[in-house]
Amino acid sequence: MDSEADPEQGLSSFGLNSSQTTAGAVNKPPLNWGRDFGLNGATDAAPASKRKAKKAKKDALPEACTPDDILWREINVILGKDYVDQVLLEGQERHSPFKYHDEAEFEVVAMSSTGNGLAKSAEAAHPWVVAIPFVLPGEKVRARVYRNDRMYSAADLIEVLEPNTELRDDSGVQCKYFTRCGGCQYQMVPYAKQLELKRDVVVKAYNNYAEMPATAIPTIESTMPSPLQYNYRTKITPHFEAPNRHQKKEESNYLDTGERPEWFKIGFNQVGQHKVMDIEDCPIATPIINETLPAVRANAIKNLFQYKKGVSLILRDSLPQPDDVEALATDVEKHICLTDHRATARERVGSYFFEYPNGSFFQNNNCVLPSLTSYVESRIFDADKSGSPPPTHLVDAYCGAGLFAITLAARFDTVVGIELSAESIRAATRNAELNHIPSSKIKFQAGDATEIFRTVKSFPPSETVVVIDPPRKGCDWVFLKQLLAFGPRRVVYVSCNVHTQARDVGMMVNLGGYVLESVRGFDLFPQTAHVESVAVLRLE
Ligand SMILES: C[S@@+](CC[C@H](N)C(=O)[O-])C[C@H]1O[C@@H](n2cnc3c(N)ncnc32)[C@H](O)[C@@H]1O
Repeated sequence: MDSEADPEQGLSSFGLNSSQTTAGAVNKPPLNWGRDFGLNGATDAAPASKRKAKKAKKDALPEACTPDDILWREINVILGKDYVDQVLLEGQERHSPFKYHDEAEFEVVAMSSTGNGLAKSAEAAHPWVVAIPFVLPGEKVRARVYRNDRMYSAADLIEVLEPNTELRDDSGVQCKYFTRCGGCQYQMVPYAKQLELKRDVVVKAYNNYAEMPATAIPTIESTMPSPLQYNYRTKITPHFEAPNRHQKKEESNYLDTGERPEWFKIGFNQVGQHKVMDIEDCPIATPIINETLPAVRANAIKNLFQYKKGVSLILRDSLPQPDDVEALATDVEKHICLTDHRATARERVGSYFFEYPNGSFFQNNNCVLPSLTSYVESRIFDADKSGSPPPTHLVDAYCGAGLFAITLAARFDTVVGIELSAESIRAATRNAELNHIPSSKIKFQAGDATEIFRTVKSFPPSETVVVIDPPRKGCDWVFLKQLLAFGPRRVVYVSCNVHTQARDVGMMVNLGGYVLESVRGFDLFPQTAHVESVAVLRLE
């Protein structure tokens, strides 16, 4: 179905409509497949001087799927392809109508995928985009420009002059640092609307990055909500900078006082800056994390003059050390907070237990994981209308501590998982034991995901499902090429970056003969602009 003809496929109520985002309507910079995937190995000759190199870097369009590129494509949609092409031809793309610290009134016309409002400069003769945080489409706002870039300026919000009352409810804001801390973007948006905003991000990502016919993109499903919208986050990593040479000289003023110099901040980055702000409480983190944070901060303050480098602390919500697994099962409400990177974290997902090293990867929103894993299961088994017998073999690529392999193992005869981190693989193997899955059925292997295709040579592709959950950069070409050569019956692609997911899915559809059955966003991070996405493909 053409996305222009499908109102469902459009960007609901947040500015960009479907006709503006039809695949191919934007002048896309090339996706840089050669560079990303080493296809042609050719690179531009090294510029003769540093100055030239700097200019070349500034002139080059952003690399595909980077935050700059995502915004660039959104700017193209707002300003129009022909106009942007003309400005690029004239070399006027950095000719901003604004000077540093200019203040002006703006009308917000759309949302960016990173949660900023995007306004179009009111000066009709000089169309230009202004990105402003904490504002919503339809709002009239006052903002101050602090940076000019290619065809857009970044601005700080000064005041919302005319709020969009359908989208904004400031009474929902729970954090006193909201609009200063860079962590959350959407606390002022009622939750149902946050889910719609996130669906729009998925729609835009597929329109802008999948490079496949609009008719091959199914209607993007509504975003799966998180059962908790605050107090859900099971890991936070507040950080701080070590004192500099001048600050070190103040040490004697603070010895044994327990006081903190004004310049020593422990927390998260300020909006749009690489500057840490002090955070003593984070309402999206779980209660045990917030109970533990003051002691962790006090300890860092006590030792602050001993740090030579910046430090990233870790606070992880965990189940307590089990004497035995049965006891743990009856005492699941008691939580502890781990602050040592080497400690073993434990959590329960539905009826499964997982252990993993505190410093390694595990999903950060425990309460939504049962919906995520059962959704993946239902898309593998219930959505298959082919009438053929259910699949028997499962490959969990980028498996971490075994989340998908273990929660799906009961439905398969043979399961393998692969993961780069050896410590996560040790945890996955232990998790299989913990959940009574026989080692004859499930195996985990440490290594690059591409290596799994040697292991699964004996798997029947028509009976095999591959789950992939790569890091933000997505799959590399070597992996995709081997996946397509293997040709599993179904692929479930779970991703924390819907843009690289859309790019990879487009490759699988265009080159591998896969049909994209469904795409659904999952809200693992309420109050933020982030969305996870699950795409399901079947081989025709
Ligand atoms: C988004 S996490 C997903 C983990 C797991 N599926 C889960 O949900 O808990 C991505 C994982 O991919 C692993 N990884 C990164 N690059 C890899 C590669 N080239 N081959 C295999 N695993 C990789 C990371 O260590 C990380 O554990």
